[in-house]
Formats: sequence, structure tokens, C-alpha cells
Amino acid sequence: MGKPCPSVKLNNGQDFPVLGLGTWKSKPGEVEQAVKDAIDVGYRHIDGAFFYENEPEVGKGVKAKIAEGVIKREDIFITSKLWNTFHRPDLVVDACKKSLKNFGVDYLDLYLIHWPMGYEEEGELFPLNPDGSVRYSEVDYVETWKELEKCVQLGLVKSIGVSNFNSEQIERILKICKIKPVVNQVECHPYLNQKKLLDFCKARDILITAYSPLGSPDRPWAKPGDPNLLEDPKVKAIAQKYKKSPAQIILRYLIQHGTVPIPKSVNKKRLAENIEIFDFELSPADIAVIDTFDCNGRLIPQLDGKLHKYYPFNIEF
Ligand SMILES: NC(=O)C1=CN([C@@H]2O[C@H](COP(=O)(O)OP(=O)(O)OC[C@H]3O[C@@H](n4cnc5c(N)ncnc54)[C@H](OP(=O)(O)O)[C@@H]3O)[C@@H](O)[C@H]2O)C=CC1
Ligand SMILES: O=C1CO[C@H](CO)[C@@H](O)[C@@H]1O
Repeated sequence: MGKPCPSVKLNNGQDFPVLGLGTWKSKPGEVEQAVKDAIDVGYRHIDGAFFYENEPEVGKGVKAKIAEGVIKREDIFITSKLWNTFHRPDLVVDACKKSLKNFGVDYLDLYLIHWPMGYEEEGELFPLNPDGSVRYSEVDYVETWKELEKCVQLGLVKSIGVSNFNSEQIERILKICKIKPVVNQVECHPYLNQKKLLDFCKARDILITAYSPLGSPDRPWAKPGDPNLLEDPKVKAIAQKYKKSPAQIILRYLIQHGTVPIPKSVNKKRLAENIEIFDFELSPADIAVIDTFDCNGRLIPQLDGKLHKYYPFNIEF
């Protein structure tokens, strides 16, 4: 049984474990066991989403560990995300309730707007035009945000936040919100270290959750020959120096930068490896070396949303 992972405070005082378990691409048949293994080795934070189509199996893993007496519900932090086809205000509360039902819990710790762009409501996850392009919805995410606040008021979720929002989009939310976003979950790893967005969010007491922290080598569109962070000789050299694995070096780097990485694994050995990062520290000099690997290397560009007026990646940060 591993030691439970340490936490940081969100801007509303809630504890947020500094490492989470990613669940995108974790197959329904394997994720329940992965969640159980993760809890056994000390994970106390699960990153889920309606879009991942595995919330029921993730929930089963959590509930099995509660039933075994390993954890109580309040010991584990569960995040879910509102998918793009549910941005219309009248759909938000029900979408949140659907995720609660999927997980089999009576509250979520955190609910995020998954992307600022809305897609045509209520149909497929990716509603398509005959030419294969995605059908957009014009709903303003500011109107969606007001409904997320309602989810808090109804006791469905403890905290709310955003994902894949740029600085201007966060600023718009901050102007109108009654409840502040606690996090912005964005792609973040040594090839895209998000220094400017991180500084912007820090100044507003918003935490960055680092998604695809290991460079998402299993992303469906990865091609042979694409740069692979975990195989990068420069990362490997630092790993050798600390007698740690490349994944451990990257996760440690992200945590020392004040972000909360959420690596995905369904492998018991790698789940354990990814949390064995609290027994060493990278020196400021090595952090500075890893800082130089930044190359605007975005791996999750969500190109189907590129023509949407709220596509977040058309400005610098
Ligand atoms: N908000 C958003 O829009 C997004 C959110 N996310 C979230 O972030 C999570 C993590 O990002 P994700 O894109 O999945 O990619 P990650 O960067 O976490 O990489 C996951 C891949 O790395 C492998 N892996 C895990 N640990 C190790 C290790 N120690 N050594 C070698 N390989 C390893 C996994 O294989 P294996 O499972 O076999 O161990 C898997 O192939 C997602 O699962 C999701 O929860 C991700 C993308 C977008
Ligand atoms: O979380 C996610 C995983 O990847 C998907 C495919 O690009 C994204 O849409 C989504 O943000």
C-alpha cells in the first residue's frame, strides 16, 4: 500500500492531490483495475470526462476501494468534464448529473468545461457535416459557465474550472463569474511548458493541471518518427543522473513548476513508477535545462475545432 499523494490548496481551500490518474484512452475493460491499482499505490485524484466513455468503469474501481475500506469517498478527488455538445445552458446541469450517475457518486470534486468551443448539441460527440467537418454551436462559454456555477449551488460539484482556455478566455470568465475557476487544465510537458499561461494563471490564483504530461505517446494520431518525449536522449541523460526514469523526471519537473500532472497508465508497474516521485528533487540548474526543451510542441491541437470562433490556440497563450 503506497503513501497517499500530497496535495495543494485550490483557490477555494479545497485540497487537490498534486498528481492525478489520466483516463483518456483507458479501455472500459482495463480502467477499473487500473483505478484500483492506482489507489493501492497512493493515487487520490482521478481525471475523467464524459468524452472518454469510461466513467462507469472508473467509478466501479473507486467504489470497490471504498467498499474494501481502503479509502472513503472524501479521500479521493474526482474530476469530470462537460463535453462540447452540452454547452447550451439548458443542457449543463443534466450533463453534470449524467456524469455523476456514470461514476455512481453523489458529487464530483471538480467539473470543467472541456473546451471553449461548443459543438452542435445533443447528437454525436462529434456531429459531422457531410464533408466530414464538425458542426459547431455558437453558444458562448460565458453562458455555459453560469450553469457550472449552478452545479456548485445545487451541491453536484465542489469546484469548477476550465480546460483548454487561453488567457483572454479566462479573463472573460473572471469578469462575470460569481465563483472563480480553480484550475485551467491544459496540455503541458517539456516540449510545451506553458510558461506564459502558467504565469498568467498563477497571478490569478488559478492552478494549471498538466494534461498529456508524458507527451501522450498513445494519442491516436501519433505517427512513427514523431518526437517522443520519453525517448528524448536529453531527458534520458537527466534520468540517468538521478537514477530515475524519464517519466519520473518529467512529472517531477511539472510538479516543481507548480502544475498538477495527470499521467495516464493502465499498467501496474508504470502506475507505481509515476507516483514514486516524492523522494527526490530536481536541481534549479536541471530545471533550467529542461526549460530549454520547450518548442511549442503541441500534440493535442483539436483541429476539428480550428475554425470555431472560440478555438483557443490562435493567440500566443
Ligand atoms: N482536457 C483535455 O482536453 C485533455 C485531457 N487529457 C487528460 O490527461 C491525461 C493524460 O494525458 P494522455 O494524453 O493520456 O497522455 P500521457 O502523457 O499521460 O501518456 C500516456 C501514455 O504514456 C504511457 N505511459 C504512462 N506511464 C509511463 C511510463 N512511466 N513509462 C513509459 N510510458 C508510460 C501510457 O501507456 P500505459 O497506459 O500502457 O502505461 C500511455 O501510452 C488523459 O488520460 C486525460 O485524463 C488528455 C488530453 C486532453
Ligand atoms: O480530453 C481529450 C482527449 O483527446 C481528445 C481528442 O483530441 C480531446 O478532444 C479531448 O480534449
